Amino acid sequence: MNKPDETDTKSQLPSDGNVGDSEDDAPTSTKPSLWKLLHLAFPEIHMLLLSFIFMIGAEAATMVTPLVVANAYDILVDPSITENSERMEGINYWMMLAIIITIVGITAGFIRATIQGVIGERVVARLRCQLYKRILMQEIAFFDTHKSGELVSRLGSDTTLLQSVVSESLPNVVSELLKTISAMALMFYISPKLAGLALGGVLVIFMIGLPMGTLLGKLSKSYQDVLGQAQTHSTEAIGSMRTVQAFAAEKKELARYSGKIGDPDSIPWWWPPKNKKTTYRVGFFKAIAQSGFFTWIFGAGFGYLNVTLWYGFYLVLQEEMTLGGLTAFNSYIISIGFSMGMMAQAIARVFEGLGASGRVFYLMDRVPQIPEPLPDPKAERAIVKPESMVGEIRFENVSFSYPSRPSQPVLEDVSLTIHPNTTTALVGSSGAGKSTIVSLLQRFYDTNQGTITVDGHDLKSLDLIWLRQHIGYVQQEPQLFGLTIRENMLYGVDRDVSQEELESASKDAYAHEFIVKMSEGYDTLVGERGVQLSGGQRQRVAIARALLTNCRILLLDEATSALDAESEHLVQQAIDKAVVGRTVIVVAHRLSTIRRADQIVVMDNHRVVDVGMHDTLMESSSKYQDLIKRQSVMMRDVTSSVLDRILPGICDGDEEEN
Ligand SMILES: Nc1ncnc2c1ncn2[C@@H]1O[C@H](COP(=O)(O)OP(=O)(O)OP(=O)(O)O)[C@@H](O)[C@H]1O
Repeated sequence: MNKPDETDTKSQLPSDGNVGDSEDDAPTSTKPSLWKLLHLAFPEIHMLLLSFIFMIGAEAATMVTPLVVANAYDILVDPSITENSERMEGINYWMMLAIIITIVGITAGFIRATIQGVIGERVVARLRCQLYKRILMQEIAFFDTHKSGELVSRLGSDTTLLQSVVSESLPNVVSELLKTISAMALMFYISPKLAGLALGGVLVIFMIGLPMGTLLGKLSKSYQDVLGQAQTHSTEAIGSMRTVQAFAAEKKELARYSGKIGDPDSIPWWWPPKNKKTTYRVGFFKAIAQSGFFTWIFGAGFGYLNVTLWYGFYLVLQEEMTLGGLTAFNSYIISIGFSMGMMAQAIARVFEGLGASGRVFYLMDRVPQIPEPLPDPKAERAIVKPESMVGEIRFENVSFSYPSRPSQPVLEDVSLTIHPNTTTALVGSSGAGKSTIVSLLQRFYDTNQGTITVDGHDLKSLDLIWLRQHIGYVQQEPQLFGLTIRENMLYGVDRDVSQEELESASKDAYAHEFIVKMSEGYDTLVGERGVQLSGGQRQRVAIARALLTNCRILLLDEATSALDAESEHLVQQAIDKAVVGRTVIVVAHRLSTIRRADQIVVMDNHRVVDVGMHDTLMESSSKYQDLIKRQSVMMRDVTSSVLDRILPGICDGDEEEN
């Protein structure tokens, strides 16, 4: 099956909204929403409230402590107390109280942090499962335009970011805000004059810092975006390592990856990287913005502290406040300074999380383009789930183009009837649309025009799971999973299967013999995507898998890749057994398969041009003759003597194959 190339897909227009992407640069993000972000924590509301109570306890302890210590200071300089022992007694009382309050506060803080950590883990685990479920629900066209690396990055780093926002940054903003407000109230309580001066300064510092914080947030989002692109490249290459190494393309892949990461060795560390969006370049400016932001908040904050302290000394001398009051005031200012720094950090993180939330919620909210029929029998798309499937297939005036290339027709006005328990071979030049017919029948895509019916039911009204469970599919390059042979064979089988049945299916698929020779038999792991099996073995396991599903319709995309003669013979025998008693559609590349078919569908230029059996078509269809002529060289089971027999005169001088 041909896959879209990047240039072509890029030439298409993007679609609106959240449904139906139609190009490589398909939308990947929706408008970030703080509300949706908060919504993630709703299932944990009870634990959140509990942590909030502990948060208030911890913050109250922190706030009260300076006031308690202020009493000790005042006793220290109280001229009305003459005896040092009396002075010490008072100090002991207040300092013991301060220590007890601190211990209570620390304990409450510990409990709060633990609860928040657990909330974070619960939120992220739920989010990841929901997100993965949504990804699995999307139609195949979605995966034509969204790369796996990009989706893996959504599930991994983006969800981690959201976790830290929900469980750390947002609660931190609330707690630091609470702390700041209560510290301000206490400062006004101690000295309204000094508090006015202090708050005026704090506000100015904050206002100047705000644009820097926003810039930091933007740079952080940008950093995540570029890192995501780099991950997309690396995931793709790591997943296709054989191809990369076979083409000696390691350098090329490294260049693609480092093109997004950036090369720090090409310029001095103090010089801004060149004008290309790499993680290094964005990170370079992010580091400057970050250190500038925190230097400003902390530097200006603590500098201004001395100004207020200065004025505080004056007020103490004027007896407008006590020395204890000034020390408590001082503590509150320091605490506000820290809180603002922490808040700024947490807000920057929230901005970063908002960017990630846009990407995650795009996937969460995306409506699959292939909708399930509705359970309501009166609904237009009422669900149909027959008791059993007979296996009669009809294509009626079907036209189709892939959503990623809407302007390029792939099938035009295709009509076709396939009777139950017959074998239909699809033949035609490369790109004629044979595999597309197979994909449409599995409802990987919906037709643009016309209908496809199975046993008289429109595919769009049939229960999707039911439909796919009745269809067996053996691809050109069967995809196995990194599981055991047994697990691979039972993949998609929704019932208990005895060892006897398993062995019987694999005997029918001519797989049993090689499986029992393996060290762990049916429990042998096959490696990622089945790499530890040969091509022929993979195909036979895939055929056994299709047999175990008891499918009524069997779709075969015949392998064009070379198998050795023995392996090919075994695969052919397995297929011969598998087709009996089933409706079979085979995208055929071997003459032997074509000749055995009950009907041959000749496709050309997106259309069905002829339908018939081999002998008839050889007489009546020039396209078929052409095809046999052109493709014969590629047909692995055709010898020139055979060709000479079926197409006299065209093979003169050819060497005998096999
Ligand atoms: N997922 C896809 N997205 C966009 N276009 C596609 C996609 N798959 C196939 N095409 C295009 O659709 C056309 C028909 O492809 P299809 O795979 O059905 O052809 P085929 O007859 O099976 O070819 P082959 O014998 O080479 O496998 C081709 O032009 C191909 O580029």
